[in-house]
Amino acid sequence: MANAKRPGEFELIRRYFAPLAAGTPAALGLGDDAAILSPRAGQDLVVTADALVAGIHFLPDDPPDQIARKMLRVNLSDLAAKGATPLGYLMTCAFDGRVDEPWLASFCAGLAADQTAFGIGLLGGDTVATPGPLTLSVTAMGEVPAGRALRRNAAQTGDLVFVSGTLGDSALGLKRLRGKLAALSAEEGIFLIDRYRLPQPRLKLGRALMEAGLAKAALDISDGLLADLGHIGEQSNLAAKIESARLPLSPAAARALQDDPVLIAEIAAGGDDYELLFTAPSSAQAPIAALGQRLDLRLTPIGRMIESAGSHPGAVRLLDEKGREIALERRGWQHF
Ligand SMILES: Nc1ncnc2c1ncn2[C@@H]1O[C@H](COP(=O)(O)OP(=O)(O)OP(=O)(O)O)[C@@H](O)[C@H]1O
Ligand SMILES: Cc1ncc(C[n+]2csc(CCOP(=O)(O)O)c2C)c(N)n1
Ligand SMILES: [Mg+2]
Ligand SMILES: [Mg+2]
Ligand SMILES: [Mg+2]
Repeated sequence: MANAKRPGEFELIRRYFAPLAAGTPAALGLGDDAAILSPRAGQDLVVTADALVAGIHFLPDDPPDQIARKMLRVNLSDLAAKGATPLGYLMTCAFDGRVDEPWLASFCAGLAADQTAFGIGLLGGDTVATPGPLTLSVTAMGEVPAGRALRRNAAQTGDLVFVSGTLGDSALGLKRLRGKLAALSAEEGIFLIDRYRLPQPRLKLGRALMEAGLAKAALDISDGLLADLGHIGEQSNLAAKIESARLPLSPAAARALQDDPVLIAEIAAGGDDYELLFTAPSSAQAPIAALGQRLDLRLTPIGRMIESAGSHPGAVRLLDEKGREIALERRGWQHF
């Protein structure tokens, strides 16, 4: 679809995307049919893809540079979950009619900033027009020493369940953007919205857990704590129990929850956290605490993996301070 507000397809690629591939020789200057990569000896290639759709994953009026960075970061979060080090990414853009030149300039500035921050380059992709909402997809690649990638399927009975950072900020940030949570201060609102728009992929943590062999199973929380812990349980043939009082909360989330206890649903099942969830034996508790100190990142034990007999693999029970189950309508995000 011709659009006077932006350059034509190939001009756009040459002017906006090719500079983002200048540091990655494998991209062949974005002038060929495919990128050509040579995996390093002794390393496994780790590959992951996630799409983002306006109105589903971000708001159409979110700042374009932050949309770009979120698109990269949700994919880097999956590499972090494997303990991998990012190498580069492919990007598919389906632009809607609202994408004009200032939007593109901001979008590419966001990409450039995070390419530098995470040491990655653009390898290629595809650019199309869509009559529907703006849709973006990234395929990210990383490497990990052969055979060492963290997996979802390695949890063991009795393992402690740890989570990085704080939970629920992002889901509460989206609520704030939608005009809810009006009782929070401006600063608290800004903090939560930033957590929604700009996830922090826990790459250093994933790598350290992989190198030290500290974690049994790991994944990144995207759908919601309960749903994603369920994925570890399903893959490991176990169930889990979580203590709600242990869930790590930012001051803003803690205040929101104090004002309105039903917000426990956003914290335990709202998703978009992009924190790492991992299991480890009790014996690893001290080294994990030391790692948290070294990385200056909260690493909180929130529950345990248990036998699934009596329930089913992937069952996750959220318990209140008296050990009673908190029943929630949803465990996490599902598109349909
Ligand atoms: N269209 C698809 N084709 C092939 N594999 C898919 C497709 N959709 C999902 N998968 C695979 O299903 C598994 C689970 O995908 P899922 O998207 O739930 O994981 P995730 O990316 O970690 O979570 P999230 O998308 O919430 O960030 C992954 O192995 C993923 O590669
Ligand atoms: C505008 C807006 N509405 C709702 C949400 C919540 N949300 C959408 S997809 C998803 C799971 C991860 O996505 P996927 O599984 O597709 O990778 C979550 C938690 C949002 N981020 N933005
Ligand atoms: Mg996915
Ligand atoms: Mg994931
Ligand atoms: Mg993902």
